[in-house]
Amino acid sequence: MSDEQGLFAFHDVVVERQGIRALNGFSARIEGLGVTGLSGPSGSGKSTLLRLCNRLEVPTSGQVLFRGDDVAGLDPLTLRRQVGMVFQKPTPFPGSVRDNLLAAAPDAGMDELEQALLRASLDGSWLDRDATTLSGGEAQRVCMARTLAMEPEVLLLDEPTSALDQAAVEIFEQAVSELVKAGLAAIWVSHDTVQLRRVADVVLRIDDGRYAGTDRIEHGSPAEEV
Ligand SMILES: Nc1ncnc2c1ncn2[C@@H]1O[C@H](COP(=O)(O)OP(=O)(O)OP(=O)(O)O)[C@@H](O)[C@H]1O
Repeated sequence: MSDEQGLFAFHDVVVERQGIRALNGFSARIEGLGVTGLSGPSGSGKSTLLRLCNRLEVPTSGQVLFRGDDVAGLDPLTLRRQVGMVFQKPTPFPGSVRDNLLAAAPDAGMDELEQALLRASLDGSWLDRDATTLSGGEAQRVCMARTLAMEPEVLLLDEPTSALDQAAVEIFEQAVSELVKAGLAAIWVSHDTVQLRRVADVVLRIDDGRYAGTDRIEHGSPAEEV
């Protein structure tokens, strides 16, 4: 990746639906190392921005670049394998955990399925579990494993822990931290600024559909620990 291009670049992006602008001339760059948080008030355009990154959404005008290439010119299915997404509400498909992982990676062997589970803080013993009878936290980790089975380079996280209890939140945050240490880039949307200070290296702020600044987070400094 060229440092000049960054991971994602947004040039004057407008997303307008039924006359309402979800993004209103958003311009910024996401460098792509570690976790980039996206924060802003409810309705400010965070989810819309995230969904532009894997073409679940297309701009009304402006450009979204992934490693310097306009996503409008990229094959959406290829892009979605490179840029995987975990949603707020875990949505396992009916069937076993194995069925769920194979839906994402039909050619994956046992080793690859187990690796995907391990990277989501699960293990091979989960493969035969019914994916529809899992707790919220377990289902979210299965959904993350399903995304990881595609071996993405970037993980998009849209409020992934907002429906989880505290213990499940900690496990999920820890799993993402391990993935990022292993080289994955993550973009994490959260309305919870305390969580973003915990998990993110840099936080982009959005307000009313526009870029509103960047905060670099110092981890482990004395000021952070008071
Ligand atoms: N499918 C849709 N059709 C029409 N308008 C939409 C749609 N999805 C979102 N919007 C509107 O676009 C704007 C931005 O929404 P978006 O979900 O991106 O914001 P957000 O910052 O993620 O909000 P929240 O924190 O509440 O999830 C809001 O005004 C919202 O009502």
